[in-house]
Amino acid sequence: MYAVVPAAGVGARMGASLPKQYLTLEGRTLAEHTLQRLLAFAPLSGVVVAVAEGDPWWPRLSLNGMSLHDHPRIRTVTGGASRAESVRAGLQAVLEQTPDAWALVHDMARPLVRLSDIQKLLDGVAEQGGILACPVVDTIKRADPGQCIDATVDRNLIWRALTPQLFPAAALAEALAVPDDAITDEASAMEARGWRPRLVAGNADNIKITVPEDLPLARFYLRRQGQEAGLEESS
Ligand SMILES: Nc1ccn([C@@H]2O[C@H](COP(=O)(O)OP(=O)(O)OP(=O)(O)O)[C@@H](O)[C@H]2O)c(=O)n1
Ligand SMILES: C[C@](O)(CO)[C@H](O)COP(=O)(O)O
Repeated sequence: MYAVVPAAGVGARMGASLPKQYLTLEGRTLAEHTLQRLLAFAPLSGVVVAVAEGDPWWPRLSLNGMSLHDHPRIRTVTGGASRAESVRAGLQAVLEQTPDAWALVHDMARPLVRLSDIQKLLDGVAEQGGILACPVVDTIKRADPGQCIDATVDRNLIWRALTPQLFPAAALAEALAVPDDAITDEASAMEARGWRPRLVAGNADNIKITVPEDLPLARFYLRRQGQEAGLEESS
């Protein structure tokens, strides 16, 4: 199994002077946080990162003094104009090495993913693949075109998709080959081909850093995870 990490976005909604994956959180870029966690997940054979053409920040990143760009377990590919194209570029690199591999696709913009949640995903999926997700806790409304309430949706059947999302790399590459703006994650591409991926409950602190107010929230969650780890070690 290989991790495929889309990291070729520009972070427009963040409105920063550089792509959000290169913003720092507690002294380390989001990308370094994300990759430190993935590299620590033992079941992975390797990590493929899709970065933007000519990305000047990626070559500067390092973990424990080792360049990520030259890391022995990381392969870099050039991403595309959409997340799906970036993921597909990563999948092609995986398939060149291992045609029957499974791909664990994880957003570089989700630096707080817990290894225990990734293990839960592996333990929870079957042949149809699956995703980490969070059940929603608010009442869910569907809007009409005039932004009035059209219906209240049964929230017991509604989940927020997170990443990682885990699928056979070959089937996923084929599913992503058809450009479709409605495809915003890997599961939706597989669903469009009749797959019924499993939903595996993940921790709500696995947030996608998207808008400016996500950064202080991420800082809070990162510190809380550190406190939890400290408690586990001392117990
Ligand atoms: N062409 C793209 C677009 C997005 N991504 C990656 O997909 C992940 C999730 O996408 P998103 O949060 O939308 O990131 P951006 O596209 O950078 O954000 P925005 O939509 O605000 O520009 C991010 O790690 C991003 O780098 C990618 O690899 N290639
Ligand atoms: C894949 C994802 O993170 C699941 O919630 C989400 O669909 C990515 O959306 P984005 O617009 O590319 O951030």
